[in-house]
Amino acid sequence: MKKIAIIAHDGKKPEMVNFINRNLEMLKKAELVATGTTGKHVENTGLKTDKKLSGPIGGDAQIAALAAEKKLSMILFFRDPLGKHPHEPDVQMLMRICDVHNIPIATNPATAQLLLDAFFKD
Ligand SMILES: O=C(CO)COP(=O)(O)O
Repeated sequence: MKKIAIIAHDGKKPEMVNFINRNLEMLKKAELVATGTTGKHVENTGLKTDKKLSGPIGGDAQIAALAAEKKLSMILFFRDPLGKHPHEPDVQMLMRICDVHNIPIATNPATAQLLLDAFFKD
């Protein structure tokens, strides 16, 4: 089964919830893991998710560890490029780890849609 990590900065959580609701059927076929607060929003859509710590206290780092262990099929990261984030070093680290291990990571909804469609086309 495909394991998908979902992360959304606060400013992008409404967009993330809309995305999930539009893609519920595909996402039901995946195992989901999310940073803490994102995970609560994901669960409000009816999907189950493994909730890690909240991003600013280590959640992004936990998702990065899964990526480094090649336990993720992809990461859907709804980043807010206009917000300030105290844990920006963790965000950079997560993206770097994805590049080191060649893990697909979408950082906006358009790319997230392309990734999901590609993964579930069969
Ligand atoms: O901070 C985040 C991403 O960098 C997301 O964390 P939360 O899902 O806990 O809000």
